[in-house]
Amino acid sequence: MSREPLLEVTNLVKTFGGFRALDGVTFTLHKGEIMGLVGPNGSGKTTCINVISGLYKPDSGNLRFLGKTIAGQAPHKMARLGINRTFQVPKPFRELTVAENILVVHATNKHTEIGDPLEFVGLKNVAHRKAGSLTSGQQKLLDLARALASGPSLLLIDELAAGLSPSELDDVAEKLLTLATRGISLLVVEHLLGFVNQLTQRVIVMNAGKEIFEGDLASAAKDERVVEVYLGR
Ligand SMILES: Nc1ncnc2c1ncn2[C@@H]1O[C@H](COP(=O)(O)OP(=O)(O)OP(=O)(O)O)[C@@H](O)[C@H]1O
Repeated sequence: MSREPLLEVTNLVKTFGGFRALDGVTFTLHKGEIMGLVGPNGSGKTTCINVISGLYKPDSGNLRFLGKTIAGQAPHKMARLGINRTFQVPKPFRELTVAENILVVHATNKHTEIGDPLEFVGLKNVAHRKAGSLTSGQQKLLDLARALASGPSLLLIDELAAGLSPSELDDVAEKLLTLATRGISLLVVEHLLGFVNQLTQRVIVMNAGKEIFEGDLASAAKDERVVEVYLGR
């Protein structure tokens, strides 16, 4: 893995009303790296992805991608730059087929380095089916394929594991590891720490909009502040 920075997040703040959902978040993600973003409910993980993907504009702070300032750009511009994301609850075009759901993205974006995204996620055999008829696990894979179809160099993954069976989980973990070996960096928001552990050792732990730990998972599990926010001790 190269240590070249891909995404530099500096002192990111996002408020809703007076509430600071992100309260000065700073971290760097390197090219080809998988980093976990973990923390209790409401700690700001999805908001972080929402700001990086352009869904929300930050109140302050900076986002640099490949050395260029990108904070505040719209999602389609972020996708064009090479940043795409999955959603906690995927919302495919239910009346379109699986293949059409991908074409919608391909029509507006560039080609992918990973080949056919449906093939990659294992949905080629249901390409002709309506997206609304897929299981929730398959819809998550379709969402991943949709994000991959834009040819991202940074993929923000929001709770992909929830609702997947243990064998689907292993399969997805393997696919995400493959993406990293092909140079796609991943920021993985996840509650399931076993899944994070399969992907990476490096995690950021958030609580109340702030990072409270950065390092490997084993050390996180022994960190006093981390233990306190997870177990309320
Ligand atoms: N659009 C919004 N409007 C108002 N408050 C919001 C909005 N989005 C997030 N929040 C608030 O910001 C805080 C952080 O939410 P966020 O979804 O980022 O947390 P999270 O760590 O992803 O939680 P979870 O693990 O439950 O998904 C929460 O208190 C949430 O209610």
